[in-house]
Amino acid sequence: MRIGIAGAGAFGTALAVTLAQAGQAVTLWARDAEAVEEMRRTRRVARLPEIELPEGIEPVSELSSLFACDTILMALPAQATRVFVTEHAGALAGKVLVACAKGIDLHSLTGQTAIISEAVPSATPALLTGPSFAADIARGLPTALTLACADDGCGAALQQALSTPTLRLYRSADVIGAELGGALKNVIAIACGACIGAGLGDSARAALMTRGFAEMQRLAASLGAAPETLMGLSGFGDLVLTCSSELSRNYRYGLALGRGEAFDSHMTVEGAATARAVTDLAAARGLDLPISAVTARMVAGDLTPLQALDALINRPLKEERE
Ligand SMILES: NC(=O)C1=CN([C@@H]2O[C@H](COP(=O)(O)OP(=O)(O)OC[C@H]3O[C@@H](n4cnc5c(N)ncnc54)[C@H](OP(=O)(O)O)[C@@H]3O)[C@@H](O)[C@H]2O)C=CC1
Ligand SMILES: O=C(CO)COP(=O)(O)O
Repeated sequence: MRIGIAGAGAFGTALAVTLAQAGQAVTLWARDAEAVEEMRRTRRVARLPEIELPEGIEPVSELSSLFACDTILMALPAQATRVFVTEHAGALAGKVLVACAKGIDLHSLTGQTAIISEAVPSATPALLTGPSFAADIARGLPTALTLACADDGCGAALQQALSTPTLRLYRSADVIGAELGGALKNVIAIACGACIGAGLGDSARAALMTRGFAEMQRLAASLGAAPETLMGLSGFGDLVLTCSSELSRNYRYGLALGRGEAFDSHMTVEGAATARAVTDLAAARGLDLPISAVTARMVAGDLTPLQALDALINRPLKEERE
């Protein structure tokens, strides 16, 4: 298996580092030729400045080098995946394409693997997701993730090839469930950040995480996910991590919303677009997802965190299981 990674941001680089340290040769592609030249020279990347790139990583800016790999990890932001796989569908034909981004595509309202399958029908799509900060993986801290693939043989081969001494992969055939868990938890993490930023307290955050998880389960079930997948690393596990750590960009973006502060617009905050996508999906499916709905409105600037709280806490009383 010859492994290429598309995207030398924080996550693509972290995956390259752990794989290279485990003895894999990795081709790490970035679109910016100057940045790649700098990476070759310094063996550092801007988004993980404290990490030195091991020898086994070859930074490249030529797409031909990436396309020479038979297995490609797609570590671009979720909203960039569709354009990339569509533009390069010919070169990607027949390859194993592992989606690493966590988000619902705004254009199609589908997850990352559906985008891949539509653009490149001959590719085998898979997904790598779950609770992990890029910096933790790159530093060799212990991490457990989900490798989801509908093709059992390919899933087992990827699980073997992408596991390292510090990165333990669990296998799943429920690709839809795994990708929805990873995408939807980002929306709830923004809500939790806003809650803490606005001074509403840890009890309110626990309520948001729990009722937010109920929303994740509701939407995932309606889209065909297995309920137990949401209980695993890719759902519950990643929700806990992202809603409780300031290492999360989604959470920090929420904190900034809650405090009424500006946030770096160049930062990848997947939950912002996915909140909109979730609102559209909920409307199309007649689902009630109030936390996601108010989060989308906060992101759009239509609602302050206190107005969002007001909208949530004054809803008609109901049974918890509903
Ligand atoms: N960081 C983390 O801890 C984790 C991230 N993820 C997921 O991984 C995905 C990527 O996140 P992350 O690596 O952190 O993001 P970063 O912002 O660190 O990096 C994104 C990378 O994608 C490149 N990129 C952006 N748009 C395009 C495009 N249109 N074509 C080609 N390259 C592009 C950027 O290049 P340029 O520098 O030129 O703009 C950059 O190298 C997200 O979906 C995230 O949720 C998953 C688990 C952990
Ligand atoms: O997905 C992540 C943790 O599993 C990274 O979270 P952020 O994108 O919010 O930084």
